[in-house]
Amino acid sequence: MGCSTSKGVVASPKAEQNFYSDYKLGKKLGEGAFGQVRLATERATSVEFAVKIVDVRDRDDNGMCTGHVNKSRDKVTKAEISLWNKASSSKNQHVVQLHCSFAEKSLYYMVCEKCQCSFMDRLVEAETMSDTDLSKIFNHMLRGVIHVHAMEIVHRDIKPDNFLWGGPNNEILKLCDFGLAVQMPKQGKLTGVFGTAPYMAPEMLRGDGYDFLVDVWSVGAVAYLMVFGNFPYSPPEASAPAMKEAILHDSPPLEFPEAGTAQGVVSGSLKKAVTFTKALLSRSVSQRLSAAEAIKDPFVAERSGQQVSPVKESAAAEPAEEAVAENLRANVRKAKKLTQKLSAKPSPTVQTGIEDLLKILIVKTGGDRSSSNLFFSEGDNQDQEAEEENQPMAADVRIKSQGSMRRAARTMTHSGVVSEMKSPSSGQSDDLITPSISFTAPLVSLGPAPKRRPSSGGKSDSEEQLRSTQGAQV
Ligand SMILES: Nc1ncnc2c1ncn2[C@@H]1O[C@H](COP(=O)(O)OP(=O)(O)OP(=O)(O)O)[C@@H](O)[C@H]1O
Repeated sequence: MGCSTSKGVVASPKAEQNFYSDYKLGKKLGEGAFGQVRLATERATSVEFAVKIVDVRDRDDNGMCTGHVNKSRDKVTKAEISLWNKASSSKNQHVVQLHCSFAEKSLYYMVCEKCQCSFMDRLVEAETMSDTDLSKIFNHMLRGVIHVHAMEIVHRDIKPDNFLWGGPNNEILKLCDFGLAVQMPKQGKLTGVFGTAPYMAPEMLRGDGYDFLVDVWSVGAVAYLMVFGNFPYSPPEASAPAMKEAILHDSPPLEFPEAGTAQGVVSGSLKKAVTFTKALLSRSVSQRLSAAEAIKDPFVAERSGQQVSPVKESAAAEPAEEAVAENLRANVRKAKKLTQKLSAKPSPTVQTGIEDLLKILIVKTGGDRSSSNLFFSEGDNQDQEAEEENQPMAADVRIKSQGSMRRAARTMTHSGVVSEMKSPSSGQSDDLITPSISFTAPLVSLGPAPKRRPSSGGKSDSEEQLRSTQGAQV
């Protein structure tokens, strides 16, 4: 046990130190394939953070815990923490900062900067959107990517889902999720296919070896999605293998439709966005811009110092401007739908398993007993009332409702809290830490922030998930 801080120093572990002694666990903010993200309030300061909790217990074919650690998930999670630590060791406002991490029992806790909402959720609800907004967005995205690259890290999963809005006024886009990131070797190239199919670079799929430029391609794919409302490659069959084949063979070929064509209406100021997108989506690696070069492109560099007004009066807008805004809004709606299709649906078994374990750990590890009530806040008042009446006693979570009892019983019989794991080491030394690239970021205002959506509700079923699972090669 112990806390590994973002400065790469493993704090001297106090015997009683654990996540719950330092933080109070709060409501759920989101769900991932192997874990969930919750609010965490630091007890000493009352500062609010988000905590990404990852469950590394092995599960059988029925989703039941085997009582062992899943070694590959454990390794991948340790690598995620190590690389996220490194990316956070030199602060950059365009990367979600990892504050501290814990490993307790079979759960990892990554305490990080709390953000407000996902990239797409905010855009879809924005009242207006202009090409200037788009240029700011890509300016912010590239700043995050440049920072990560300066740390010698290749992210490998750049996509809309992995950018969150945060910062003082929730107007800063921040890169998150280092689950597929990798340290760039000092010599040679990277190999292996990782990421989310529509955003994968051709050289990764060719097996030629790749480097930082795969992230630039992925930013280009996000730009294409925003400008044209579609992925760069849209094979007839919407599956990961078909998508990868299309990217690999440039078939059907990558096109940048001009104004008046069936696919897109790209005119006026958005032409600069198309030129920018083309430069990033160069199939030839030698001709593709680096992230540091891409941010100098006129589309993203020119207006980077300007403030964008949050809400424009549409009546006052020029007709051409209004057309661009409408075109962008329509593309964002289409892009959101496509992105939702790709979001891996969190497994209810995994989510229930984590929550059962958290309830026990909160009590066992000296956490605030009332915290365990928060698990009953999602739709069952009876459960909640019952829980309030019957405060759990140490090492004996007393749960009244039948459903909860079933879950608790399953935890006891199947999940078996696995033996204690060591705290993940930061895996870095000072000589690995390169200085950050420091920018003064302009703010992006896209209208009032939407209310956070229910965490899992936004995820939709897809015929086939186009995203590779964490750490898995596809
Ligand atoms: N720092 C944060 N602040 C606020 N909400 C967050 C934060 N990080 C993640 N979330 C929310 O939690 C959700 C799940 O995040 P997570 O990174 O675990 O998901 P994921 O990328 O889908 O998971 P996976 O690790 O399986 O790829 C996000 O979609 C977002 O809504």
